Amino acid sequence: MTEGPGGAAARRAGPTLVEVDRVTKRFGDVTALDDVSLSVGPGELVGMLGPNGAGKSTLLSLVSGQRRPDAGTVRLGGGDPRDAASRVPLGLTPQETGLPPTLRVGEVVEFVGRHYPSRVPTAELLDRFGLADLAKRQTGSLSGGQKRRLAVALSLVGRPRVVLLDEPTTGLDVGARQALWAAIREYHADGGTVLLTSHYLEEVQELAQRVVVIDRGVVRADAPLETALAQVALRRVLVRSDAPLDALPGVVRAERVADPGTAGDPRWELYTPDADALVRELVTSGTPFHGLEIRGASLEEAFEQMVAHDAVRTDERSAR
Ligand SMILES: Nc1ncnc2c1ncn2[C@@H]1O[C@H](COP(=O)(O)OP(=O)(O)OP(=O)(O)O)[C@@H](O)[C@H]1O
Repeated sequence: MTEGPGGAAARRAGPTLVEVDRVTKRFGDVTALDDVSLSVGPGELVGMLGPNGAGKSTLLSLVSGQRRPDAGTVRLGGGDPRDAASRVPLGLTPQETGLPPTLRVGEVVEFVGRHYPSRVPTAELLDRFGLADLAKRQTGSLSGGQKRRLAVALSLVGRPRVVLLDEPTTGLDVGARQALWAAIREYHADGGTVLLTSHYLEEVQELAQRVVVIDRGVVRADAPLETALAQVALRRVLVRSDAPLDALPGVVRAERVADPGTAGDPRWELYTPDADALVRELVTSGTPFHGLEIRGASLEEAFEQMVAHDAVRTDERSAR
């Protein structure tokens, strides 16, 4: 993806921590990732969205060295993530974590923590994740939400420079989710780098500074959160006309949708913050048009559109 002067490269303060370059990964006939590129720099908090089966977990498994790409390269802190040494600064919470059921919560944290050269003390970590009261409980007796909180806590025990969180708050109630968000924010505020996936749009909106949308193995969008949200705040005006509607005042983006096989005027999708003003402009300017429709774009809708077709594409260019 092309990055402009105000783009991701400018946002990043240093060398990239995660570098995925033109990566393809297949499982038999399934192309899970198709020529995907993504860079994450130090201190970024990136939220990855996409429907089931989009390729998000596969991407994380390549970054964490669990899988090898069929084509392209993956770098973690400049090294090959399949080398154990490259993974020392990495924390990971996979979608599913198997915790040894007879070990106590505190013991699991101790056990994992001792693998790292520098670690967060067990009591401090448990406190940060609201697990202090459960330190002596066997993990097999924890609720699903408590296990999830422990799984995310374990990703941070080794003071990682970068942490990959695959759907960190799935199955958590509102209170537990907010507590986890607070812990992620705290880690990030201390300089940590986060790449997380989620099916909760509000989670990405709460946490992320940058949004990446993946669908069917392809990156459909990669934009600062404000850009994605600005798009969401826009209204979509659909209209047929052979006039150049992209020049109308108030139109921030226009797609002239090719309608092969359909005779008549081309269809326009016009994006504007004020649909009423745009319709008034259409009428008073005497522009010939027909088939007018106005659609609001909720956050859900905006991301559905992004994954539905390439035409609605948020990238660094639309931020300018
Ligand atoms: N080990 C595997 N063997 C075969 N196919 C796989 C394997 N792992 C993933 N896939 C396929 O690759 C595609 C991408 O899967 P992936 O788990 O990366 O999606 P995802 O975006 O994480 O989905 P979800 O949101 O449901 O977790 C899917 O079609 C999936 O079935």
